[in-house]
Amino acid sequence: MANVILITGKLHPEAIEAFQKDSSLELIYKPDCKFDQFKTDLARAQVLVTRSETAIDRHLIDHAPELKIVARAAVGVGNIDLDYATEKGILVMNTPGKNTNSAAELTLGLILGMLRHIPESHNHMKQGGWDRHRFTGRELRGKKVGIVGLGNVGHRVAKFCRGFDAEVFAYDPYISPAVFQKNSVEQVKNLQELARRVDILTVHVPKNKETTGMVDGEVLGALGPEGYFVNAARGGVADEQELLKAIQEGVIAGAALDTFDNEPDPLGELVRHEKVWVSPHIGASTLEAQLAIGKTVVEQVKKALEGAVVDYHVNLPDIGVIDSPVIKSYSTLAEKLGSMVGQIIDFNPSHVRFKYRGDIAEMDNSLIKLSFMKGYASQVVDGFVSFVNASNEFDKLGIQCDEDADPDFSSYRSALKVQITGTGNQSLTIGGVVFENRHLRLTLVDDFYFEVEPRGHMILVENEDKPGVIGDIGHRLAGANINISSFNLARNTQGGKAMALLGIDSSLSLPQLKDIKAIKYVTKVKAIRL
Ligand SMILES: NC(=O)C1=CN([C@@H]2O[C@H](COP(=O)(O)OP(=O)(O)OC[C@H]3O[C@@H](n4cnc5c(N)ncnc54)[C@H](O)[C@@H]3O)[C@@H](O)[C@H]2O)C=CC1
Ligand SMILES: O=C(O)CCC(=O)C(=O)O
Repeated sequence: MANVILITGKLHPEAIEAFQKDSSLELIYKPDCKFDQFKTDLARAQVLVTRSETAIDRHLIDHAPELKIVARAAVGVGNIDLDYATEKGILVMNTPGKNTNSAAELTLGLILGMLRHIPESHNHMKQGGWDRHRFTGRELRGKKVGIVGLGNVGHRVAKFCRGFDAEVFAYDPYISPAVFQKNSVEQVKNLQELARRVDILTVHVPKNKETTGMVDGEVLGALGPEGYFVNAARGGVADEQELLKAIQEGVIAGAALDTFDNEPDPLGELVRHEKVWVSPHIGASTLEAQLAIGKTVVEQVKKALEGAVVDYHVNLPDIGVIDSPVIKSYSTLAEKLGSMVGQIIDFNPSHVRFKYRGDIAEMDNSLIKLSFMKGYASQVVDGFVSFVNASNEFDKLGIQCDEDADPDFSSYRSALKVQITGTGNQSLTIGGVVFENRHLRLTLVDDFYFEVEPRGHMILVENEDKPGVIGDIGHRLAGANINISSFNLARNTQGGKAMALLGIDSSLSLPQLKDIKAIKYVTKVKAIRL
């Protein structure tokens, strides 16, 4: 069945076309609609693509029972309830860097427009005027510009300002002094001090608990009556009431704003003030940025739907190497092993030990571990489990994990072994290897050795090692019209215990499973679907 993709923000036509062409998707395109206008579609959607118009809050998520992926066709994720999305296993991703230049150019546009009164002179002339003295402005050359947040956009604004021969200062407590040096920017240790030293203060930080209202009356006071404030990052980084007051009282000279606290219905008095220059959140609205964003969204959504780890995830746990084919193939194996454990285990695990051997022992194994957790939790937890919430679900099950690495292992280039233990002396060990990064093999269940491809419908049978058991299994499956595709047998000691792993072409019903369990000497039967 096709996945439903609901798009509630305006996307570049190439992206829409790419989604339309994909027969595995049912596209619903409702740009700039209000919640009630897409609520019914949302109930069916597996994927939601948004821009700034849609707040992904608890209310929206509760109306989206099928939702697996949220793609934010932008950078800022402040309007997404990330904790709740994570709890629900919904993958959130964004498109960092794709609109950086556009946002930085708009910032310069706002600064120049404000310093040279370009919007007013434009309007004046459109109304038939020709007053060449009314619009005398200020140069950017020689001014001191203070950047708050020297990230993607901040960097670029710094570069452009230097191109105008302005002096550039920045405050960003999260980056190293080397970054300031590399960008020829003087580092200032706090915001108040930055505001005091510069003529133009421009913010380029995300909106979060720490940055909300960080530009307050005191900071604006430090900027002073000749100073200008610019915000093309997020409304609310500056306290808008205090900003309005500072402008009305001449505490600062003016402000240029692309982003507002209450979009699309910003504070009217602020917008209308003659010392405030505004644009309706158009920092990313260029053909170039939207094309780059559109392409990224299409690639990332497809990757996510294939179950791969996307490049710009926002709420996945820390995952190291994801481009290594070895790690990817062992992660696929680990997910299958986890799923198998979830289907065959007879006790509640309290502890899982991951043993990485050979080459993978020296690599970042975080994705392998997470994949096992996802495979296991998907079998035992009610509700959707993804890479996003697998680790949380494992925690909720009260399972402790540890890892050990044996790089000197030499039987295979790499191998994965997972030991699961319960509170008593119950335990289950499972292991596998991958050949040529493609061929997955299950090699170990407890002390039984195999070389089995873990896929499709399988049956695990454990029995006493006595003659006739295999024949009986084959006979009963034939009676149920179930075709056997592979049969792998292992035993620990002669006359001891034996285990068979059968590949079958269709699923086994409960009565058919019971029928095999009833075979003499059979001690355990499990149906597995991988
Ligand atoms: N107007 C528009 O249409 C657009 C707005 N944006 C917004 O611009 C802002 C910056 O975007 P990017 O540069 O891409 O993000 P980024 O993540 O690359 O950079 C943000 C920087 O802010 C710094 N930072 C975080 N907290 C800070 C604090 N308390 N004090 C000082 N610095 C702090 C970080 O260390 C980082 O260097 C975001 O809010 C983004 O949503 C981005 C693109 C378009
Ligand atoms: O254009 C948009 O939808 C929002 C752009 C933006 O503010 C961002 O990328 O953070």
